[in-house]
Amino acid sequence: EDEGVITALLAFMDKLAPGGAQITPNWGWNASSDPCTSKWVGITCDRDNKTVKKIVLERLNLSGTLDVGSVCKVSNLLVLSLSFNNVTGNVQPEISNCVRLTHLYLSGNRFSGDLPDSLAELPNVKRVVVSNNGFAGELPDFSGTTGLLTFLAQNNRFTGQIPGFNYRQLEDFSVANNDLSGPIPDDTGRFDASSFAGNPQLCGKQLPVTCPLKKKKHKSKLRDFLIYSGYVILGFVVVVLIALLLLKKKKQRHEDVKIDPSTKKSPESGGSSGSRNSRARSEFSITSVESGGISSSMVVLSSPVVNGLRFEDLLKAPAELIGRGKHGSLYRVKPDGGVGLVVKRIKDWKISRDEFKKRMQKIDQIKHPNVLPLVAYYSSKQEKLLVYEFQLNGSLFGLLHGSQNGQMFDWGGRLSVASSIAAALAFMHQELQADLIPHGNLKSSNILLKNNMEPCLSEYGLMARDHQDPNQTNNHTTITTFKADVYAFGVILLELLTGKPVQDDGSGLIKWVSSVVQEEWTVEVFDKALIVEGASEERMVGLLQVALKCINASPELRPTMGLLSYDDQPIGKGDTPLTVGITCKQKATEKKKETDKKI
Ligand SMILES: Nc1ncnc2c1ncn2[C@@H]1O[C@H](COP(=O)(O)OP(=O)(O)OP(=O)(O)O)[C@@H](O)[C@H]1O
Repeated sequence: EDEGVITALLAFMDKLAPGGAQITPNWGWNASSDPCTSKWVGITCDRDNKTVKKIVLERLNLSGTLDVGSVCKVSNLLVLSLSFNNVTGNVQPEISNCVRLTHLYLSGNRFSGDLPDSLAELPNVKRVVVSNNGFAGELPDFSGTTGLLTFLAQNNRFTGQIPGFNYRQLEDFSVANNDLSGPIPDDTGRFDASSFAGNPQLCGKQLPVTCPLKKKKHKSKLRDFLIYSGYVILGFVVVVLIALLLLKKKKQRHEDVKIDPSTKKSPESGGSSGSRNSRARSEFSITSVESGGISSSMVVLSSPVVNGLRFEDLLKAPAELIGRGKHGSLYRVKPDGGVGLVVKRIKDWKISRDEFKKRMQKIDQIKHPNVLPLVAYYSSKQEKLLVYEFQLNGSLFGLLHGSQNGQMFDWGGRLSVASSIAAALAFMHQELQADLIPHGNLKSSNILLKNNMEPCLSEYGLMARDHQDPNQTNNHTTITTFKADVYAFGVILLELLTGKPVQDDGSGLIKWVSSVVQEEWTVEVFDKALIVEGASEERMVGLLQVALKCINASPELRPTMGLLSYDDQPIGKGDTPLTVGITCKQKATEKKKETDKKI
């Protein structure tokens, strides 16, 4: 550490333990040594042992004061904990100079005075614990602080009303046993009476004391009139807006999906499709494809699931629009008596018919148990149709973010999914390397769950354009083409580890993960369900490191999806192959070679 920081630390300790009363020589705190290399008691430094990151001096009977002016000169300080001592005095407003501070623990002391408003201005603050002290005055307003996870201020003498907090984000919150008054804010959500009890003048739905109804003030009638007419106008505008939106949606739907004439017929008109009419209301058919001579252009591949499928059957069958992604629409179709299918309809794919056919044939030749096979395809000038088998169990996205919120999806399951995806991707990359066909649109909604809940990649090779990778250049060399899939795989790993959904290209999630990792609070990125389950932190960090490598901004520095061949030599030449270091839960029925996937 530099000399300025050492001097500041010594000044801070001088105030905290006046006269060095509690300090013993083995504490190390002296001007002739370095806090990092000489390991001063309570000091934690960064990995390079250069800068002080944490000061944790708990239960040491320290009875002086907190010299904020000095301690905030430790410019990289993230954590300050003085819990369970006898520290007196107040917390000075200069605490805002500790700009990087994330954790402040002062509970169990004899602090007094108020908590400075500037505490709420700390840009990175995550956890503030000031409980069991003699703090008084009003609480700072934390409503503008976005990252706060903990605020514990119980057992003090705080007065005034409870200010705003971002309650939805807070994990722990208590202001119990103070002298707070007035109503508990409406948006406190899941925090119950225990967070507010012991404040005799506080009222709210959580407490036995409900708040009195606000007295109507006798202000001018004109004001009331203005307010009510404002509401009326606002209501009118909202209604008009909704109507416009609905109209627009209807129009779009008409453009994209023409209702099958057979489903449109009313029973009185004597339609021949009575049985179809009795199906769900929202069923449509994909009938915008030009009729006449189409069956010849439909290629049904050698899939056992659709023996004898004819294009006419597909067109006639009721279809339900189940997705409208940026690349096309997706319909669920169930031909009479046949197996459930989905049809992806891609418009304006700039690819010649021959090229498209060649591409589909190539993809069809490469089979992997974790890749959803194509059942049939059709190509016209304006659009391409791709047919797959419908998967009843939904997608990885649904499993992670659906109603169960990943609760039932344990660490072993997540590893196994990651490993299967990696193996499938590695295999496909290897087989389709010469043809330059990557997946192109890998994301958790394109990873479906088969009947046995094994994951499988769907829509392989459909999207040759518009990769997810924001760092992708126009230079579609072998490397960058396939490295976009590696990037997308990294994003999926982050989704599995954090349990957080990905929006657009995943850059939001990546930014958040990187900022937390940089602050060395890595554990906070992991899905709470995994922590509760007791998943190994070391292994989660290991997988996180793999994810971070995959999302490297430069495609060349990302690893390559790699398989281990039978003699354990990585297949594929060039840069470091990504071998899946995930030990899967071995299933007795699986062949050993298939489960020995390593990253
Ligand atoms: N074969 C299938 N069986 C069951 N559900 C599927 C199947 N294919 C896709 N889905 C699901 O249908 C929904 C819509 O899929 P769609 O491909 O239109 O959306 P998307 O993947 O978000 O968009 P895009 O692939 O165009 O970027 C997704 O939730 C997806 O998981």
